[in-house]
Amino acid sequence: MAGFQLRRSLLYVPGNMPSMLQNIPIFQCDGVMIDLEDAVPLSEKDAARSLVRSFLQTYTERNKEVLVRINALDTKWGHDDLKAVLPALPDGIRLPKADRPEIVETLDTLLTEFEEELGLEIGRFRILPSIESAEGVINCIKTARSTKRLIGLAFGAEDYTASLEIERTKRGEELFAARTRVVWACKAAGIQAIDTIFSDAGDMEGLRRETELIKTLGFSGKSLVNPRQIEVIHEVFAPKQAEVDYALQVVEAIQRAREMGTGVISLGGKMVDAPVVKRAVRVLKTAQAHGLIDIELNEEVIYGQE
Ligand SMILES: CC(C)(COP(=O)(O)OP(=O)(O)OC[C@H]1O[C@@H](n2cnc3c(N)ncnc32)[C@H](O)[C@@H]1OP(=O)(O)O)[C@@H](O)C(=O)NCCC(=O)NCCSC(=O)C[C@@](O)(CC(=O)O)C(=O)O
Ligand SMILES: [Mg+2]
Repeated sequence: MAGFQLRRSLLYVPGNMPSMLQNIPIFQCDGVMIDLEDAVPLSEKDAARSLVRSFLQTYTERNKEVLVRINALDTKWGHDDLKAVLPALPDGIRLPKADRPEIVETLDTLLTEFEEELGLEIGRFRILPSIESAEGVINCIKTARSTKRLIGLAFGAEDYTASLEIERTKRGEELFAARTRVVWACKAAGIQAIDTIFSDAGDMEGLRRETELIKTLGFSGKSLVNPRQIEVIHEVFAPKQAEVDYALQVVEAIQRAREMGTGVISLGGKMVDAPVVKRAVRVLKTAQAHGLIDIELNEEVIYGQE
């Protein structure tokens, strides 16, 4: 968890829309995913690829993480997408339809070849695979361990519900099992879990409810379709002052407990022990990443390993 990167908000920007691309530097999201896949009509695939390459070449003062969503590698566009955009140095590739770990491994090999050709450090380009089918969900535990390049796994509910031949609802009961499995896969592999888009860009309350839910499940952030969604996501993911205050009290209490020669202590009647401390440290690190506090967190002391 040390030095973890915030990925609360990853905004899709259609790769065929110059007016949208040009605003990327001013968006306040943690990252963008410039899309060459489903947002781009078939007739514009070639033009979009060139446009994205030119945009990346001019966007030299990068102020957020930049991924490009390529077309799947088994389509006629996927390889050309890589060839066009990698020399313009995105941070990584969002890989759609990662149904099996072998699909990610193939991309891993291709990225290594490009890095060698471009004289770049091996591993420079990261991968964020999309888990967006029944097969993808079944295999995601292995996919999460398929290469060291992984930022995390991203869930894609639109394609997932299509693959299940069901409708997507705003309540999301139909997504619960898949979301949970994606989070397990990511946590076990030590990578981030990124939730799917909320497609109704006009429903901020619905977006807030869904974001609260997926935060509770363990996701680190969401894919977004509209810049207006960024603020709500950041509000939900920001630790609340009461959580930060309680976390500080927990850390203080456990240190008092250790001085007393015990690993467990009562704080306002509630038990504080090792897992409670772990969660408190996570809250404090998140608060630090949000710039809400500035304290020195000596984990060896907190965990009693000095
Ligand atoms: C949703 C909507 C149509 C709403 O239109 P609206 O007209 O109501 O938008 P407005 O709010 O009125 O726009 C106000 C101003 O913001 C500008 N603006 C809007 N959106 C912007 C943006 N994204 N980037 C930069 N600029 C933007 C706009 O140009 C305007 O600028 P200006 O004219 O200057 O004022 C629009 O946002 C949009 O097209 N979004 C991108 C859709 C997209 O990329 N889909 C593919 C990725 S999902 C997928 O594939 C499924 C998945 O794979 C996903 C998974 O992985 O989870 C799965 O399977 O689940
Ligand atoms: Mg999709």
